[in-house]
Amino acid sequence: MTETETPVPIVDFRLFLNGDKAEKETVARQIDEAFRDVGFVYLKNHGVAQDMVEQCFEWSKTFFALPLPTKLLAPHPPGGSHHRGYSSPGLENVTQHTYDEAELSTLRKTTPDFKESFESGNTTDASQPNIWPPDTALPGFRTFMEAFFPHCATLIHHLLSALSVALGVPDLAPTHAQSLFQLRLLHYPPIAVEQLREGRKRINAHSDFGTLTLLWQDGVGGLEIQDPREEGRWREVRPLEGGVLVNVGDLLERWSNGRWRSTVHRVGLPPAKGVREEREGGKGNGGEGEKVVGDRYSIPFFATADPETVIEALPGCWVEGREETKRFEKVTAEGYVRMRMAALYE
Ligand SMILES: O=C(O)CCC(=O)C(=O)O
Ligand SMILES: [Fe+2]
Repeated sequence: MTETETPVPIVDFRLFLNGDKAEKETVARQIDEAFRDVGFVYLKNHGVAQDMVEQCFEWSKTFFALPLPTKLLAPHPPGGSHHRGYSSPGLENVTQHTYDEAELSTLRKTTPDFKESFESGNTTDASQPNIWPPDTALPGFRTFMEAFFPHCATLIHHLLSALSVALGVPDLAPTHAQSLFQLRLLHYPPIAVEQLREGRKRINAHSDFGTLTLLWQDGVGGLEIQDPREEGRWREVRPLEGGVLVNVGDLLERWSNGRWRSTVHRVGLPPAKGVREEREGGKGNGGEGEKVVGDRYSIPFFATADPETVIEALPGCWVEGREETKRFEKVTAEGYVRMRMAALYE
């Protein structure tokens, strides 16, 4: 697939990082357009060293390859309010705006996500302290994750500055000054193609609930986004070597009064090259000769505004003086995120 065929526009961020005022404005406008149109953008030359990204994937592979009892030395606490540590397959189940307990419980049993994850956050985040495996279990893992985090946080701050330029509002980066963000390592184990064909997903359809998400992906593919113009149609988003995918979350959709879209996405069957024939005994739960989709690794980095930030239509996103043009109720960043997280875990 050539660059122009992807449903997600590709923007060269170098001109925002190093350009003059006019060049910054051009990049800001391109991101604004992408967010208005599909809610996703691919950035090239985003300023995060490729070497760091590659190392992060290596650490992720090494971590998930550990025996389960070792991974469970850093267990994700029960409930959705402390989102740190290791979640084994099936523990987290993503849903889209379902809050009823009985319904959630049924969904967890009938449509589990096929993934395991490890979450860490800012070392300064007192409300959600990090949960690391003992250093002896995986020496260097914690040090690396703590070092990678600020690289991603810096890119988030630059993106917020670009969005402020697009709207002509004061810099939004200070609203995220505490960087209470979340770095997530995700591993989708091999799975039989048949299971994904039957409608199961590696991660179910959802929108992200913070402001911005960076998504680093390996080359396997399988990410799909809902077509903004054709409800019910899914569009494949192929990985872009050296690029980072950025998407709008619900909080930013609310903040922009719907100008920027928080697009629903999911991970399913990748294009044919990610599928292989299992010869001996089928890791994907089926038998010999079944078609299996190999491992997939991705690294989302979720940003949200500082907890007390009041999220209501930004200037330029509503008709000044006409309150009725505001589409969403005022919320605090913290209030909204807590409500969404509580639905993730039993
Ligand atoms: O693995 C992916 O590519 C997507 C992950 C995702 O959407 C999420 O964790 O919110
Ligand atoms: Fe997501």
